[in-house]
Amino acid sequence: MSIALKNTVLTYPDGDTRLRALDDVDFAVGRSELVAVTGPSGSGKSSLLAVAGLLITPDSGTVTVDGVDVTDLSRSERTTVRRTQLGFVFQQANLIASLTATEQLLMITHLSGGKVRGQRARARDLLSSLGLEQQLDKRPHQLSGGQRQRVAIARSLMNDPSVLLVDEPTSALDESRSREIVGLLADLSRDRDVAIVMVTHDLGQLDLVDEVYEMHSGRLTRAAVPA
Ligand SMILES: Nc1ncnc2c1ncn2[C@@H]1O[C@H](COP(=O)(O)OP(=O)(O)OP(=O)(O)O)[C@@H](O)[C@H]1O
Repeated sequence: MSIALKNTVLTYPDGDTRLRALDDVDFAVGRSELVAVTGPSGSGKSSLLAVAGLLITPDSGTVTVDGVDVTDLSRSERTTVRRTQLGFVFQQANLIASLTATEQLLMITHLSGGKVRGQRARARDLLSSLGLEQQLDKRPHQLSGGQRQRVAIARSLMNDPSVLLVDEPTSALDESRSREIVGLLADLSRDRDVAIVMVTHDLGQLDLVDEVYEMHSGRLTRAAVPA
């Protein structure tokens, strides 16, 4: 499995008690799989992504990435796993206004301490493979919402992650663009052998995913994939 949580419990302080944001969660996603996590507001979906993304350490249970237990790594070791094995896509594309699409991707190389020059062709290839060959030198204000989200997805792939953690990628998009983006994620999971975890409220696109999980009060259960 590319990412797995086992018996994971995460609590937050809540007055005199503690709130169980993740209540004994078992969850595993393999290479080439796109998995959706749905559930009401406050049910624990962001907490799940934060634990899977090694941003929060759970109270108990384990997190493994590519079969290696990463639960108790030091802060700097976790940062290395995040940079080299995990990719993140957020609700908003969070692009830098002054940079072109290609430069948004090269920024990742720069931040990872890599040589930007050798990566320019890779950045352009990635953007082109996501249907952005005409937008390589455009800045965010020259792109549509769907194109901006595609740039953000391309950026998340720059370090060739084995796991992509995607938080509400379609919340700012209309129905047809939403479908394109979820379809694109399904293609990426298969073509690039990446495990994708997508938190979503967008129930209309769930027929495109491989597995659906529902979160309720911190408990995660598997649900049927709509036909
Ligand atoms: N830092 C925190 N301190 C205390 N309680 C928190 C904290 N973060 C989240 N919670 C609580 O934990 C529970 C799960 O929150 P979480 O944000 O994971 O849910 P969610 O399903 O992602 O919600 P949404 O769909 O609204 O983003 C909620 O009851 C929330 O109020």
